[in-house]
Amino acid sequence: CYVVRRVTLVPGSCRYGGHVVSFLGPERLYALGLRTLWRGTPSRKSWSTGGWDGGNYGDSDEEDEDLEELLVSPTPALHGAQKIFIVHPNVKWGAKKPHDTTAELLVAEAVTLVHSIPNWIVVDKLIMSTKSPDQKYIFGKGNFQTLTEKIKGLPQITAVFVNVERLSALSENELEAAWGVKVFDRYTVVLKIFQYNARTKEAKLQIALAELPLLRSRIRNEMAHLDQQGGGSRYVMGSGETLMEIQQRLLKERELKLRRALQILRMKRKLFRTQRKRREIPIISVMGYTNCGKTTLIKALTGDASLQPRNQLFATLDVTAHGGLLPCRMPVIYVDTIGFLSQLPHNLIESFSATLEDVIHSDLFIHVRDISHPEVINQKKTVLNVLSNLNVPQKLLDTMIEVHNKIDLVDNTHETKDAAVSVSALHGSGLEDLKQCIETGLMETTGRIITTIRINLESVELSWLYKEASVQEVKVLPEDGAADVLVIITNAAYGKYKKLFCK
Ligand SMILES: Nc1nc2c(ncn2[C@@H]2O[C@H](COP(=O)(O)OP(=O)(O)OP(=O)(O)O)[C@@H](O)[C@H]2O)c(=O)[nH]1
Ligand SMILES: [Mg+2]
Repeated sequence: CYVVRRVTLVPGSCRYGGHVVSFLGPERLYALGLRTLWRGTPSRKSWSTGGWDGGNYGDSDEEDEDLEELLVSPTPALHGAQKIFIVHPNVKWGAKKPHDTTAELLVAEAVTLVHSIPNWIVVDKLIMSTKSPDQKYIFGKGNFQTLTEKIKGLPQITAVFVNVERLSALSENELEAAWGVKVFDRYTVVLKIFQYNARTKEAKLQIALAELPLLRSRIRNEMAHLDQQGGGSRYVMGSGETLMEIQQRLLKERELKLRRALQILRMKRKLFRTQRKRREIPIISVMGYTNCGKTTLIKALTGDASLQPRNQLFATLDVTAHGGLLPCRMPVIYVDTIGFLSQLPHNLIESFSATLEDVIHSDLFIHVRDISHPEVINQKKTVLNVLSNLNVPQKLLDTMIEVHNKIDLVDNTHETKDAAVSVSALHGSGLEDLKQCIETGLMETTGRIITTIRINLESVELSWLYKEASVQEVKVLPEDGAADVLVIITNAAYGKYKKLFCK
């Protein structure tokens, strides 16, 4: 319980207005910014830096401490092993019926999501029909009863994962009360995966931001519960605020701090972007559904051993940059990005859109598809949908290169109407074709050409070309006092060259 003015805070449940109130624990209060009220110091964590921005938010110790404080999660930890029962509410008719997929495939994805968290296992799964998944108990009376009996008959389970995008706080509460175990929705599970996999400060801050809606609904729920007992709307010891108002204010303050911290990182990224642009190294963003092989492909294209592909959803959360060379020896930067997921809760996408902002400034997109996946068509739709919501320039979409990955897992007769390059990133096949395709695409999107220019060695042409273009090769022709120079040059610079030297 927390007494809120010049007070000592005692964690756990407390008596408030004559009622026992369970409330945010000390570390949660601390994370909400009540440092002055809670006099404990949380242990220092070390951050992993690096990544796309490579920069530090906290240049001063004070900023670093603020950041640490912000990143302590106020939600109760879901650490440790979980034995999960998955129930998939299957809508068979009406507007809520999902198209182009099946309940079985959606359950398979839910299983993969659970297995992406260490020590979480699926004990059993069930597809259960419902007409309106928005109702409090998700299912009609009869089905709900059958489901409850099934869950109660599995005493080993520690949680139920209801495979819907988001459960209302009320539903979550009622279901937990009925089943006597924790209840998760897709949002909670995906957030948990994100929390496990985030490495950089930015990703951690974004996850903290994505966690706020969960906290808000939980607090609303706790207060509604308290109100029923006549306590939630009382003023807290002369503070002029009710408990609900205090918690909402703290959450608002937390949100502002998180947004500010992210804004600072964003500004740093902008600076890096400008520097990169000045150096004119083309940027290629590699996008695609989660687990399609983006990281594996970049590793194969660049030989960057630091990249660690994993058979897991959302293994990559941080936008990272990796240098590579094209066949014409032009250096390029490949950007590895967070994967997409169907029905990825909107808030989660929103909080990651800042990272994806960089992607919009790329010179070329590669869309990687796992061609062996049963949901390959829907996955493409999801990716294109998310990209269109990100306001990606049409030019990038029009010039996007589609890569069919994991061809080693499909039979040789694999045929497609899509204009695509087929590769196996894991086994290294098709990579040369892909590099060639990237090179052609980049020349087009960046307005460059590769050409051989015959120059007079006595003039300043060669030094001019070294300054204004990327010289790849110089073949001297001694008898003519000339040389053939292979260059990659922008159309604008080539025009200038002709004006200066080809009279
Ligand atoms: N058989 C086969 N497996 C592949 C291929 N490419 C990637 N994989 C495997 O697919 C899994 C996912 O690969 P990642 O490169 O981590 O996929 P990702 O798209 O970066 O995944 P997220 O970052 O989680 O979105 C790993 O187990 C890879 O070994 C391929 O061409 N063939
Ligand atoms: Mg990855």
